[in-house]
Amino acid sequence: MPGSSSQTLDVIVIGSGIGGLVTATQLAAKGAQVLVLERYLIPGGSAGYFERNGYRFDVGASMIFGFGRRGTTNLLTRALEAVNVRLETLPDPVQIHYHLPNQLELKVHRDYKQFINELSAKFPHEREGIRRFYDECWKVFNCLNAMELLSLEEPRYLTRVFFQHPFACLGLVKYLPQNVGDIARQHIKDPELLKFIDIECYCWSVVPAEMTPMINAGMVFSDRHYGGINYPKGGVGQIAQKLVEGLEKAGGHIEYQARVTQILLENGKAVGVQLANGQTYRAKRIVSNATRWDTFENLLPAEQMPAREKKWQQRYQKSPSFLSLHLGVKSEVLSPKTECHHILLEDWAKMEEPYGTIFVSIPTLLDPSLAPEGHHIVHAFTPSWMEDWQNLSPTAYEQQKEAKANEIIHRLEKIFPGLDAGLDYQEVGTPRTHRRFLGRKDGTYGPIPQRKLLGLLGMPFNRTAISGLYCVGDSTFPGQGLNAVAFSGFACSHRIAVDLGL
Ligand SMILES: NC(=O)c1ccc[n+]([C@@H]2O[C@H](COP(=O)([O-])OP(=O)(O)OC[C@H]3O[C@@H](n4cnc5c(N)ncnc54)[C@H](O)[C@@H]3O)[C@@H](O)[C@H]2O)c1
Ligand SMILES: CC(C)=CCC/C(C)=C/C=C/C(C)=C/C=C/C(C)=C/C=C/C=C(C)/C=C/C=C(C)/C=C/C=C(\C)CCC=C(C)C
Repeated sequence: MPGSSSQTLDVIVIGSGIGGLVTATQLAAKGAQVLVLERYLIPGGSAGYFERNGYRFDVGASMIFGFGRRGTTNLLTRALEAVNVRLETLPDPVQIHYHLPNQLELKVHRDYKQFINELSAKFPHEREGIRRFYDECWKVFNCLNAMELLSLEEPRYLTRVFFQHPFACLGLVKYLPQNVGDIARQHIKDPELLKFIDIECYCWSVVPAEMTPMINAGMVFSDRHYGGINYPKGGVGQIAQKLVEGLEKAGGHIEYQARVTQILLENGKAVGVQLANGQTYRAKRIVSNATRWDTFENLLPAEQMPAREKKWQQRYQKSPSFLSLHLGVKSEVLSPKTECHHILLEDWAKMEEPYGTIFVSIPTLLDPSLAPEGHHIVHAFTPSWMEDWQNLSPTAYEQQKEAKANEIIHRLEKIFPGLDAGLDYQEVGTPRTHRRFLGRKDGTYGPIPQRKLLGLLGMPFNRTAISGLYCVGDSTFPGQGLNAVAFSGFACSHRIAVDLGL
């Protein structure tokens, strides 16, 4: 073994995704000795970036919730402030411009009334139902936004919030087992409008309304109008960079190119980790920001998987990964009035199919500094499964990338005429790319229910069946999304702080 540290730290965090970094910064701010181990060269995971030919591309996340200035649900703002760092953000006036079947064109304006009016104008016979459905989402959001958001595994906190906000707590208890589809159908009858609610859910949960937890929809469908969608100046990668700056200011440490290969157990308790280079570290608590599949199948012996994890795997499966086109294009291709985020779907029946729905993000409309002068970044991505990209020769893999990219560009020509002719740079990522650079099994975007479940009730919190081992990130409550994993970071650090008596 080339080296091993004899010192026992308070906490080791495996991975520097936003979930891991929020856990680490919160604990460092409370005085814990924290070490983050990141396998890649920079922090951020899915919220990372890369630079090519004068372009700074976001790896994944681009539509950012959690940067509001008021309430309690602005968890990214709060996470940065907790370690005395700040990030300038740029407000996005439209969350999504939808280009849907049957020429249904719709914009989700930051202004709630404007959005409701635009949607009601398309479905005038459902005006009342639209209002009632989205108002019900606000009820969930208002409950969450009234209280301090910490670990639901901490009984004293639960008692305290219950006495401080009894009605908000009871409201959340009511919605925790519910899914969006059931509630939408209580208010809305028009099948096409119900399809629209499906894609409203699908575009962040990767499942239709029927399987999307109502708590998460309450957050997404309301916060986009309350705190708004705000883009970090300098790119999404800045969030992780700033959190690392704050971590180090608070006395914590991060090591890059430090790939954990094993979580070390003694008498069934997690006591440390081993890196690919043989180095070992010990700590009182270990936190994994890797996905649950990576944690319990690769970092721990798969054959000894705790029964609770096996059960979880029967309820949740890996969502597909993405095929990502990172494009540099000449500015003339886009009119200055173009919105930053678009969704293109030509046939409702194909919404959930691989390559069916195309997501587009053009961050340079908000922050032109991310591309060379006179150019824009167009990040187009669409769900894709690992199976499509395995067992190919290097040539066949490249050819398939090229062919798929051409199909996507051809479809995008409908909303951005001249895109192909205006291309200046193109880089294509596949599920294999996501697996390799993010260390996520099959490049998955996160867990999705195998079948209709009871809302969020089946999502595990941060403690695991293994003593001393915690999980954080999108395979814990409440799931995918930067603001969601920031919540899981707050909750995880709170539970650990109580366990360590900090
Ligand atoms: N808002 C958007 O537009 C958007 C788009 C795509 C993804 N997302 C979401 O962003 C969220 C990111 O969350 P997250 O914190 O759960 O995870 P993450 O995958 O972003 O971060 C995990 C980190 O752990 C590192 N890691 C993994 N295994 C390791 C090992 N063995 N040793 C050391 N390091 C290791 C990875 O390199 C990565 O940096 C996800 O929920 C994702 O779904 C959002
Ligand atoms: C005491 C008693 C009795 C009781 C109690 C109860 C309670 C307190 C409860 C509580 C609960 C809680 C706290 C909860 C929480 C929750 C949360 C925080 C949630 C959150 C969520 C969020 C989310 C979901 C988000 C998401 C987002 C996303 C995912 C996004 C994505 C995006 C994308 C992908 C993009 C695309 C598009 C384009 C580009 C166009």
